[in-house]
Amino acid sequence: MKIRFKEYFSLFSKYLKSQWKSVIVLVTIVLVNIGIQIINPQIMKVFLDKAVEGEALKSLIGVAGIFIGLSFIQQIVTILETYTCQNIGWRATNELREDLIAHCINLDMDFHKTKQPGEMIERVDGDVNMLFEFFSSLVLDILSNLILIIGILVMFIFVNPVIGGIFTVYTIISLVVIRKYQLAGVKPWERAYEAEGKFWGMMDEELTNIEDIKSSGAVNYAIHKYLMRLKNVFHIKKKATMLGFKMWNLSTFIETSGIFIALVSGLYLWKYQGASIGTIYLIYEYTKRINNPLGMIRRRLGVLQKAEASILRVKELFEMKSSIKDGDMELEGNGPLDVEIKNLSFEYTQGIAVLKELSINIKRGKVLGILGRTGSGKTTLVRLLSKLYEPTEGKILLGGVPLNELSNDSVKNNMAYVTQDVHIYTSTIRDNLTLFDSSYNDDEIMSVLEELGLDEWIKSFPQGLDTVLNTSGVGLSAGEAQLLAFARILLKKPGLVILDEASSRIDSITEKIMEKAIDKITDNSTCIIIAHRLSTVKRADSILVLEEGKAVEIGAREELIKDKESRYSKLLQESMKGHHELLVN
Ligand SMILES: Nc1ncnc2c1ncn2[C@@H]1O[C@H](COP(=O)(O)OP(=O)(O)OP(=O)(O)O)[C@@H](O)[C@H]1O
Repeated sequence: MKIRFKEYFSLFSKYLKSQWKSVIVLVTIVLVNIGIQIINPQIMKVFLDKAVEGEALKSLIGVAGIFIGLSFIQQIVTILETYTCQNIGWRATNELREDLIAHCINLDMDFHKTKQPGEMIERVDGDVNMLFEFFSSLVLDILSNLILIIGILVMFIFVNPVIGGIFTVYTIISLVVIRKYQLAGVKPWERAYEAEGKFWGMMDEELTNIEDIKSSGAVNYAIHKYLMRLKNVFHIKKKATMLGFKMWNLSTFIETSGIFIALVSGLYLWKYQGASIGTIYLIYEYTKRINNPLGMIRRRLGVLQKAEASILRVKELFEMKSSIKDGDMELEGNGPLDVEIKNLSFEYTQGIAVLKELSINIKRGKVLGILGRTGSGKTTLVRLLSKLYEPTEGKILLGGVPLNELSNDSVKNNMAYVTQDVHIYTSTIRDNLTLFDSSYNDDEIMSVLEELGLDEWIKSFPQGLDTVLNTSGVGLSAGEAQLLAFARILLKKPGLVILDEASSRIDSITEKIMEKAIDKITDNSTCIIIAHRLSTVKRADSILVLEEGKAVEIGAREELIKDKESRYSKLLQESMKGHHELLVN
């Protein structure tokens, strides 16, 4: 793939725009640095010529003083340059990281399903790290060295137009050859990063499942897979690195040829045109100084080669679009929402229907209990209701508005889904309750906790709401985590709440509090409860029984109880006989 300067420019302008003042400071510093590098050899030339002519020591010391002074200033300027570069680089890459993470989070579940966490880390962090130099110094180094080269060539022409011409041709040939090699290196590095990303993805998967791997005796298989992936990374990286070495050899050859040309031309000028020693020194010094930026450009282009691969991968990631359309309708007002599911079918894999022609209405404020065995499609239905997937057929209306026409934010703000695994953030209890929304004050939070009977629990922590969870050993039991999630809902008061009831047993005190919390939630919102115990659906107004994605029973709970042949009645009868209270899983 041919690299396009447009890509550099768009990344640059986007992430350096906010730092334009620092960029101007940096450019000024760099120009001063270039100026000193061009002027200093001239001072040395004057020094040499004066020395050869036998000038007085005082005057020589004066010239040497200027040379040393300028060299000292150059060191300070270089330090300032490094500092500013680092600052700009960090800010730009942090902004880029932030954008990438936000973009990835908003991508649909199909994307997340196919990407392992390790691979994502490599793409969001690894690739962006590669771009750090690109923002901080890479392009600037390349540009400033090009300016330096042009400056030196102009000086060469002043010294001797013929030699100036020869070195201009030499420089152009060097740059063209270097650029050609650099382009050839982009693809191999791109492949190398991709292989590395996959390798880390696999490592992440294996480490997460280490217990399963050990207990199922799959250690040898895992190690074999690990070695195979590593071998693949090795081969691909070797190829990319070898190409780098070729470039290094080539530039050494170019450098040596430059010195050779300088020495021969110096000799010629000295012998046939009576040039001074100072002038010959100047030619030699400028050749060395032209080789320095050429070498620097070569090295920087080597890094750019890697950065280009990362730029392409970052761009590719940004170009991935979610298949879930972000609608522009908003739900107005608050309070419980009507939910209509019309002829809904869904396939994760084409041809394999997981939900089949499901239709159900839940009137605002009512409670639907869903019963169904493992794999019957309960979670899938919730995912569709949460707009995480697009239905294959049929539609869902929330508050009378088709879900695909609603904005993702509106869906997020009007719905809450409590799974069995409540995610606790490494932050204060307050942040965990408000989900970092600072518009809630502590009184509101405390009154919700009181409602839930959790005020005593909070008071047991010396730091109360400021207690940091999950660090310094403070954690939560599964029951407490569920209660925390319920408190989140009572604070937010969304129009639709989906509760995936915890299937694990909880102690009777927690269960009582939980029952109370669920009652409060069902008072405030339309509710869908995925039940694992029959007792939970006692509060449901209607019941849906799912079997292999099909609604095998839908009806008002009271009606289903009356109908002794209904599945729900039968389950109740069995539970009364003490057969099972726990329904599924
Ligand atoms: N991401 C996915 N990709 C492909 N198939 C999936 C995916 N998630 C679930 N399935 C399949 O869809 C079917 C329904 O799964 P779903 O998780 O909705 O069932 P469930 O009733 O919630 O089960 P459980 O009670 O165990 O959570 C199952 O056959 C499952 O294998």
